[in-house]
Amino acid sequence: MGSVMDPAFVQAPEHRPKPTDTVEAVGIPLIDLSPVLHSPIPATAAAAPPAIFDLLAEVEAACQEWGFFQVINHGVPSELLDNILAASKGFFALSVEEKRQVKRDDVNPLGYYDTEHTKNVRDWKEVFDFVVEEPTVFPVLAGPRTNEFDSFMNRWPEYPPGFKEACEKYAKAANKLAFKLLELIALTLGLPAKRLNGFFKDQSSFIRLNHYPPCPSPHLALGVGRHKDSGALTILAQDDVGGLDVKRQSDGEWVRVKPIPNSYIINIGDIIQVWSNDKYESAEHRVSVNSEKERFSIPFFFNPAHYVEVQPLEELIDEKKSPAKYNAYNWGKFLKTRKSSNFKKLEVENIQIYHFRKAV
Ligand SMILES: O=C(O)CCC(=O)C(=O)O
Ligand SMILES: [Fe+2]
Repeated sequence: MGSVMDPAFVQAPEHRPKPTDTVEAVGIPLIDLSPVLHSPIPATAAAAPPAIFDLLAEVEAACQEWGFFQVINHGVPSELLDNILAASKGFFALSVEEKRQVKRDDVNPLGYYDTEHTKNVRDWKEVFDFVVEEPTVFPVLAGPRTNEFDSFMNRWPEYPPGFKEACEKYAKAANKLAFKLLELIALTLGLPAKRLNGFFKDQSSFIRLNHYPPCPSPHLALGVGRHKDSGALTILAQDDVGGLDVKRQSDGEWVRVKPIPNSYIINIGDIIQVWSNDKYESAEHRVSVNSEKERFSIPFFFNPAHYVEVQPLEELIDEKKSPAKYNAYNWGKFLKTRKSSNFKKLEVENIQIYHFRKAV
């Protein structure tokens, strides 16, 4: 009441959440992964038994119509999620001074961070980032001040005890789910199941612990401003508070994603959009905050190796009928450029995949 919001957090009027957005409209598709819970993924769609064939049709429709879906019977043990959530709550409950001991800097983007900007407006959140696999092959990095060997190495806090173990165990289990989804998506593109797996040797995937504190002016700020995820796939766990809004592709309306216990939210990122040559689109989303409750979420950003050149897959390209819509770009350079622009407010727009779209 009467408190003035720091203008760094205030969204332009057209991007502020409206009260009508919070209505839980027709939700994103809910997909039951039990057909592949214990059975292997077939090498090709033609070899799929009926239950898996039906599952592929559901995944394909969800990727085309929404770019977002929720999954159950995903195979990630619930105690691993409970443990990392407890670790996350324990960490964010520390004093700012303690959290800043593992603070991100402009050489190494991993660790604690509380001043991220999305499209040059500050997000109402604090985060902790760690990579799923520390790199053994070092990326070709852009920018003169970069010490390659310091970059992308995990920083672990001393408190709470067991934090690192909880993070690492969860990462392993979520990584298995990521590969399962990647193979299903490859099949829906008419490709062999393992067609995309090679890009993830030396993967640059990272997990983010998000904490959105209660916000005194939830009508002015956002937990995360509107954006598309730039990696291949995102596997998101959220608590029961709710706040993730997805822009529905059919009519451009913001739809709140309903928290479903023991489920994950999956979304297509920009890289799959490019690989699929726009068959699938990465959907815009944002996080609304509220004045009463804090919220926790944990996205797993499934990203290829830094050295991967991202471009439409040759099997999906036909010079005459469906020419490539994007020029190739280097993932490591893209990631590095994006990370440094989210680090602070800039006067220019940050890097986006449409910059690589071919002129028609
Ligand atoms: O917290 C969420 O629900 C989503 C966060 C998100 O979109 C992101 O970190 O990219
Ligand atoms: Fe996101």
